Amino acid sequence: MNILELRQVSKAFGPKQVLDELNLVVPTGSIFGFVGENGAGKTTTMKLILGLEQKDQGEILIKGKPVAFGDNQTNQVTGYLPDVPEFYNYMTGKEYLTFCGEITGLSRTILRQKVPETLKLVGLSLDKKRIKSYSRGMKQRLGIAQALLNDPELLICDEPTSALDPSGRNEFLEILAGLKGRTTILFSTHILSDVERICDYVGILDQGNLTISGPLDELKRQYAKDQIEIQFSEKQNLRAFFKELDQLKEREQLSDYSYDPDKFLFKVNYVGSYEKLAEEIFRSFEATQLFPRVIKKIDPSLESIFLEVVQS
Ligand SMILES: Nc1ncnc2c1ncn2[C@@H]1O[C@H](COP(=O)(O)OP(=O)(O)OP(=O)(O)O)[C@@H](O)[C@H]1O
Repeated sequence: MNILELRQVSKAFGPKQVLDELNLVVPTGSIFGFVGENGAGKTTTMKLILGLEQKDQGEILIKGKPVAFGDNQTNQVTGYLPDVPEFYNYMTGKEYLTFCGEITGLSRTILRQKVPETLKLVGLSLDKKRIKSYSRGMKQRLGIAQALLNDPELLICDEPTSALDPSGRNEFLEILAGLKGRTTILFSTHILSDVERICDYVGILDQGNLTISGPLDELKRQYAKDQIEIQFSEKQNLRAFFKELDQLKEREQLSDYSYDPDKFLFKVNYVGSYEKLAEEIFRSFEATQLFPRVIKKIDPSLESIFLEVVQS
């Protein structure tokens, strides 16, 4: 079952085609990492899903119901955390959430229970601290509390971690991960390590369309290459080592390799057993008397998929 589907959605701003027949499917219950470089069209997609922007073409369905521009019908099941949430800084967190709840029609009785519960869920206290004295991380947590107030079935977060420092990011990611089972999360970002930490599904937006999309584990198996990095410490005559690698390539133990002359760094892609190839490589160090500063096994990562798919 999919909570959200975009079918052939296109959107241009003047001559700029931002989305070009975009298809996107978000399974119910997933934490979906919506990845793209700056300007790829992530915010535009989210605004279209929320009916805040008008599409040129295509269909957007939330729980099977079409999203219409300017109509908030489907927004009853969504919560939204914009990239830069705005607050009334003179209020306390409790006052702000109560205010948001009231304008969305929640009763005072419900809010008396709901506000402290939601603040607790995101790790904020009920103290008298005004929002103006909140850190960025606290503001982001208040933003997510506001988005969670009406128990959304789909939570949409636009680059929620990009302005946070490492500890703020950690805390925030933990909150998002803790929401699994409570709501589906569509989470846009260009920070791939954040996606690897908490997402089970991922879609990569490039040139107006999803280049790849699916369960993160499956994509890693399908796209990412097994790799060994070998770095020498200084410029030396590596001709003999190149020759060794070419021989290994002929024997099909490695599929290809690249060399970065500025870093004296070889990236060797292979299929099959790491141990077997590593043994051969160690043998070639011995044979050439060229010994590296670093040799390490690189596990398949979202970054390697991203680099392969987007930047190739
Ligand atoms: N209202 C608008 N009018 C004109 N161009 C726009 C408008 N909104 C977005 N764009 C353009 O559309 C493109 C995609 O923008 P969008 O904000 O959706 O990308 P993004 O992936 O969210 O980027 P970022 O990570 O930088 O936020 C950009 O080139 C942007 O300049």
